[in-house]
Amino acid sequence: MHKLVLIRHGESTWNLENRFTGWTDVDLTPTGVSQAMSAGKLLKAEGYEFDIAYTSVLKRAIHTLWYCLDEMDRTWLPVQKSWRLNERHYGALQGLNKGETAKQYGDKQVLVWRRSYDTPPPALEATDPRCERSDARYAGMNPQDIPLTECLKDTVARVLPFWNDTMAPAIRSGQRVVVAAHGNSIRALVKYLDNISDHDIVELNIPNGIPLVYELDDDLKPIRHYYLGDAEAAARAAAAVASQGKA
Ligand SMILES: O=C(O)[C@@H](CO)OP(=O)(O)O
Repeated sequence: MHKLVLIRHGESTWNLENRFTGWTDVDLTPTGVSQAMSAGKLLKAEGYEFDIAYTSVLKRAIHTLWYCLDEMDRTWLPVQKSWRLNERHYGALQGLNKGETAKQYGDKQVLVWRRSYDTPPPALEATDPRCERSDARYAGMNPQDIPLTECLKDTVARVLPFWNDTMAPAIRSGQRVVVAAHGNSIRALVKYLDNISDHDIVELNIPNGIPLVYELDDDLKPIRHYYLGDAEAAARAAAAVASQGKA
């Protein structure tokens, strides 16, 4: 049996301001830092050990991993960063307030933009100053592959090669893996692992900074999954994420 630990980053400044974030590189708030430290304390108390860590190229996830590993005295662990673990690109919504957007377009439309499987938010123009195509961290990529918006289906399509080529082989070889990523890149992975339908994935929300443990069999099929710590607190935190897009 293998154990895979997934952690959504701690609260970010734009989570606090309730803004659509996507690929915008905002940092953790003091609450986010303490959530990341609590995740590390919990993992340490429960005896978790890791051989490798994966994260995105966005600082809210990178810093979550740092604080978490620091609590475990494991900052020396190898860390691999990939844009494929980035948050789902939020297109032209990046920077807008979620509640105000719901007031303008309605809760139903915002739910479609936030949680539907195959309807992307309106795209950014490539000339928009918010567009990431000239960002140095993506210099190695074909600019056309840098999204201008993404639905969850698009996110699944770019997360899966990282799972298949990097994470799954590491887990199969016996490495103990921790991932610090984002609400929707984790939803993409969970959709694939648990084979959740396009319809049911709408209901899935991932809380900040709480380790989500997947127990996997030898074929990497999930046996069960659970949040570490207080399950009811995790459920309440997930419900709070769901309501962020309401007017
Ligand atoms: O804004 C975002 O990028 C994500 C995660 O914070 O938000 P949502 O939960 O609305 O998909």
